Amino acid sequence: MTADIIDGKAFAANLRAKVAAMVPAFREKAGRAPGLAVVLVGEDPASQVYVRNKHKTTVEAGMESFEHRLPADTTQDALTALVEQLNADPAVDGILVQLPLPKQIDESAVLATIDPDKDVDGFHVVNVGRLSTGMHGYVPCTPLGCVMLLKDRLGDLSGKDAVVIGRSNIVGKPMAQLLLAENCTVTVAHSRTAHLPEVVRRADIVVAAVGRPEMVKADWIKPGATVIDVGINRVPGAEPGKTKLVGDVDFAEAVEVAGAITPVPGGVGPMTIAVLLRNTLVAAHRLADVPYDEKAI
Ligand SMILES: NC(=O)C1=CN([C@@H]2O[C@H](COP(=O)(O)OP(=O)(O)OC[C@H]3O[C@@H](n4cnc5c(N)ncnc54)[C@H](OP(=O)(O)O)[C@@H]3O)[C@@H](O)[C@H]2O)C=CC1
Ligand SMILES: Nc1nc(=O)c2c([nH]1)NC[C@@H]1CN(c3ccc(C(=O)N[C@@H](CCC(=O)O)C(=O)O)cc3)C=[N+]21
Ligand SMILES: [Mg+2]
Repeated sequence: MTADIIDGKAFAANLRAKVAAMVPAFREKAGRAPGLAVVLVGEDPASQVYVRNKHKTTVEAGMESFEHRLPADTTQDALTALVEQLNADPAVDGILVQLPLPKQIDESAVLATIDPDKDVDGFHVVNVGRLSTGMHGYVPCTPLGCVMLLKDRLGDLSGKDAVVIGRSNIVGKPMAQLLLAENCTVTVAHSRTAHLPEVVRRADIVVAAVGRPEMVKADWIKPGATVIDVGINRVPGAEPGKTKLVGDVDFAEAVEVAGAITPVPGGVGPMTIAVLLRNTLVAAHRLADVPYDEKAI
């Protein structure tokens, strides 16, 4: 049996088209476009690629994009001052501070400065608390994108056994909360988990968010399971000097066992950016007091 490939790229393109289709009505009612501010500190090449992609897709969706590039030696105070300026700017509905930040900066202090109502990444403790208590807030883009793909594939997730590998604040933990909210039975595995392959083999749904290239092997996967690979790892390619992207799952192996699987690239990555635009659209409606139908997207 060969798994179905879940086309995150196509799903994300559809999502972005839906967002774009809702922008003109918002503009009409609010008298302005939704606005997303992205802050990048330092010159990490991978981060620069993401930020460029975000800018391009934001503009394509008819939204305003504000890019702020700061040098790697930016101080905590300077970054905090910029975030406060964006909090106060009525043209800005969403604020994303690209992570990771340079060592001299306290990440959680910066995230705490972002107005929770503009926190389209869903990283502020207020939004983390809202997610874990079932209140309306902003949900981190990558896990929300994963749940959208899972529901599209499986329909109701109720009662499924889900194993999330990874417990970071930005992927693993919010992923577990979302699956719990969908009535899955959730196990969160991490670097201290004993007998990881056996734990993963129980799962109807496997979400790999580890940051270790091709770690999850075919014999860890229950035949027919749905596998969501969040990992983005750049590794040496076939030709010398070239690199390629691989996930946290050994795709070539796992595709022979899983029922469905996301590829890397073209799986979860494009969903993250599409959900970011969706969250920005929602934030714009809330901040401008324009009613938004939560079932729309
Ligand atoms: N597609 C997308 O849009 C995005 C992709 N990513 C990618 O997802 C991956 C994870 O990102 P992120 O959550 O930020 O990573 P982190 O490094 O913050 O977290 C990794 C998690 O994996 C766990 N882990 C590490 N090694 C092992 C192991 N050998 N066995 C089991 N668990 C292990 C760690 O455990 P412990 O807590 O014990 O240390 C930790 O909880 C990366 O490849 C990243 O590039 C991230 C964000 C968005
Ligand atoms: N505040 C913050 N929010 C984030 O959401 C955030 C962040 N910081 N820091 C970095 C991670 C990573 N991330 C990705 C987004 C898109 C792709 C993506 O589009 N990937 C393409 C490939 C892109 C390529 O070719 O490099 C794909 O998988 O098909 C990947 C990774 C968001 N992150
Ligand atoms: Mg990380």
